[in-house]
Amino acid sequence: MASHIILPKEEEEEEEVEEGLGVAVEADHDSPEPPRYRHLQPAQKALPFSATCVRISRDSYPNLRALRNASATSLRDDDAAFAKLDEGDYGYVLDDVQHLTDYLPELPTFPNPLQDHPAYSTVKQYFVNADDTVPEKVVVQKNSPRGVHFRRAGPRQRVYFEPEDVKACIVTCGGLCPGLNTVIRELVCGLSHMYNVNDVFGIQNGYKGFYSSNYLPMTPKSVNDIHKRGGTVLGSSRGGHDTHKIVDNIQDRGINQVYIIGGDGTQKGAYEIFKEIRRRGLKVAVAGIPKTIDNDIAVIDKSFGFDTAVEEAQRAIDAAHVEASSAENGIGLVKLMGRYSGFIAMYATLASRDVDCCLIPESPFFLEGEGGLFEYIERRLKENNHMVIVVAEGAGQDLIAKSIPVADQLDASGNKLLLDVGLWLTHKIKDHCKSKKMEMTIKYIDPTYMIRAIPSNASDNVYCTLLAHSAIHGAMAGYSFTVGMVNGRHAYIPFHRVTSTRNKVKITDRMWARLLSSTNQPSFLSKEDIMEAREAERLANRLPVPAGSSEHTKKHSASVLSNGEK
Ligand SMILES: Nc1ncnc2c1ncn2[C@@H]1O[C@H](COP(=O)(O)OP(=O)(O)O)[C@@H](O)[C@H]1O
Ligand SMILES: O=P(O)(O)OC[C@H]1O[C@](O)(COP(=O)(O)O)[C@@H](O)[C@@H]1O
Ligand SMILES: [Mg+2]
Repeated sequence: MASHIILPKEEEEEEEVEEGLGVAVEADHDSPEPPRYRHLQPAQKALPFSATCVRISRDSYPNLRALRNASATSLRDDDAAFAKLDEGDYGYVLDDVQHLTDYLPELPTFPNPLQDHPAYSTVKQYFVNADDTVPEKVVVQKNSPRGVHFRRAGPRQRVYFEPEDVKACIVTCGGLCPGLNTVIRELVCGLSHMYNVNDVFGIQNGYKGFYSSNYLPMTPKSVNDIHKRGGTVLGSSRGGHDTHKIVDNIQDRGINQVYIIGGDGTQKGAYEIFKEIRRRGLKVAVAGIPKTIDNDIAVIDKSFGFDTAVEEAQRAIDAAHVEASSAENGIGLVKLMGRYSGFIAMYATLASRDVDCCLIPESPFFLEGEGGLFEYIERRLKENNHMVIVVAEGAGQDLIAKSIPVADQLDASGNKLLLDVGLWLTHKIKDHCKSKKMEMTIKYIDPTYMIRAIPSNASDNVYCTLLAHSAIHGAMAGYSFTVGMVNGRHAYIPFHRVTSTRNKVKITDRMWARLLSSTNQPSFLSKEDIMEAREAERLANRLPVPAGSSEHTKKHSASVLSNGEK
């Protein structure tokens, strides 16, 4: 990495720039030549921000070492070997993804067939620069280090597979989510239309389908209409991840591109598959496409299907509002999905404006006494005669467990099965009002499975298409990764980064404050709760400690890389 400033060249200035003036010239991305930079001494020309920039040297960042270890900190020790961290100037760190040449260095490359594609070949600078990266954090201060970056997604000039040699497969795992079929469709069509790859198979019913079901040949024709349907045409499942059996089948069937669509559990599975593929030295690219309506996947801006879920949740909230406002002391209670993260509940509440109280897993609440839910319900009914409550399915689980002690149960993937907070709350509210001799009507609506089973809306469809295309470009270029949007740009993210921590609503952030102010509900938080949340937040945002130190060993699974506030 150069030790001085590299500025992308303004097109119209091309002829005016002289050698030696601190401006870099990017090569035309359509040309087969690698990018050329004119590395010039910044101090020689007064560029708008060069005066500040040039004074910042590597040594200005005592935390650089810590930044460099950003990934390693959140890795299990045995995974640390897979981290690819590349340090640049001014505190820049590239948290890079795995590439086939990391373990097969002699692989030949081929020109990208897109350069002859009638649609794409006309696009100016269609290929991304091999050095393009996307910053994890975009809000910075004057003296901030440049921070962690991910490799930018997109088509490369050279690819590592010849179209006729590609044998690709697609699998969907975990719970349903709007948009699954769109991603499948766009993978099949994108491979065929952009790269002339026509050997594509669907794996049926999740990971176990690799070794227990027939593979389904897929063509652009067979998937043409599937995006109009909810669910996944391939079927999905939980459990059944047997790394060795899966990779045996990949190897036996000669598959060399594996597209894996699923949530946090699925991406962990994809990482295990990748590691086994690498251990066996196979020329196979693994592309993870993150899915979950809970929006709990770390690093990425938003998971596909989330917008659709929030939109569909409005219908349930509207119905609850109609029911509540048509009764005397009417309460409408809506349960929405969100096992550990209350994003759907929070966004649906903010969007609706009919909701008087939103309860999410991240924010503890209590029922009885001053500042509790019952007191608020009584007040709201007195003021307005009706109210709407939205509760995320993972909220209040500790309270339920206290009143109905049952042993924890797990699903086939090892996720904790939740108790029905909506039903429990309905009974609690009814009992409370009865004890107070308050006439009331409560209607409980549980639209959870209806929401996640619908097809994706228009904006999610476009998002799914772009995710699928980014995944294809990355796999063709020989990378293994999870693809996702980071600060509005598509990026290839190392598997460990999306699996080491969960995206959660931060109750110390402005978004949750906006919600509290829009509903006017109590925060239910004691001073101690707030201090605790702030401390957790502080620890989560703390610069990571170097791998190998005793603190690292103690805290290696801590969430050090959580998303910043949007
Ligand atoms: N730690 C893990 N290692 C390997 N595979 C996993 C892991 N966790 C989950 N999986 C597999 O990923 C698939 C989906 O996981 P699950 O948690 O049910 O859904 P999601 O991927 O939507 O979070 C399942 O087949 C499960 O066996
Ligand atoms: O009842 P199921 O199908 O196991 O799924 C329930 C869970 O699936 C989800 O919809 C999505 O979770 P995943 O993305 O982890 O699959 C959660 O909101 C919900 O708790
Ligand atoms: Mg999950």
